[in-house]
Amino acid sequence: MDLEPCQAVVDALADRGWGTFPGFVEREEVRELARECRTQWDAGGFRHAGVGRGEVLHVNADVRTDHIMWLDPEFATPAQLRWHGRLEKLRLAINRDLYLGLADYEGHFAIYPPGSFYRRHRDQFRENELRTITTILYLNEDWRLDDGGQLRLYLQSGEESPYVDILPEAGTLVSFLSGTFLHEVLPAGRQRMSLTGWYRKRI
Ligand SMILES: O=C(O)CCC(=O)C(=O)O
Ligand SMILES: [Fe+2]
Repeated sequence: MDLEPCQAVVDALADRGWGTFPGFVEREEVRELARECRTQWDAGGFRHAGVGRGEVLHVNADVRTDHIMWLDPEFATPAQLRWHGRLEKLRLAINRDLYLGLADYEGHFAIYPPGSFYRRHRDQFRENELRTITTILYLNEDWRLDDGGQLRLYLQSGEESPYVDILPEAGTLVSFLSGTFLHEVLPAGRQRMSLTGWYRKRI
């Protein structure tokens, strides 16, 4: 059955709380976002990611060593506007079927230089408890298994939990319930780019 892409994400979230969708965004569109990501990187637009945001930002290199640049809707490029259009469609579809009351979205480009990682964590924490659904779009063409850099998503909460490893291949979307799933980014052998974000509930 050829499900409409947004509906496939909604169904996966409803059935098991997570899903991975290769080819969610077509090649040319992903290429444009990847170009913008690299341009911003070259222009010095990124900074070390912290754990938390704003005043409670702590750069903690034991936990994560990626670099990020927050998207500002006011200065969105045409490619970013298209991406936000898709996210808005998905937000409405999730709200319609799952009654989550998602109110808005915050997102950033992320770059993991070779060797970078993000240790096991959940996306919902003290100052981020409104984060409800995580979405990640990967921007890396021809990612190979031996490049590393997989997103390891733990399916249960215990130490011995089974997990799935997801390759950060261009066009693949991953989505999961932010408060439920522990996950980590394994060190990559090459630069790893993504567009990561969260739908948030109303305060
Ligand atoms: O890039 C990924 O695969 C996951 C990133 C992540 O876990 C985060 O930014 O919270
Ligand atoms: Fe995360």
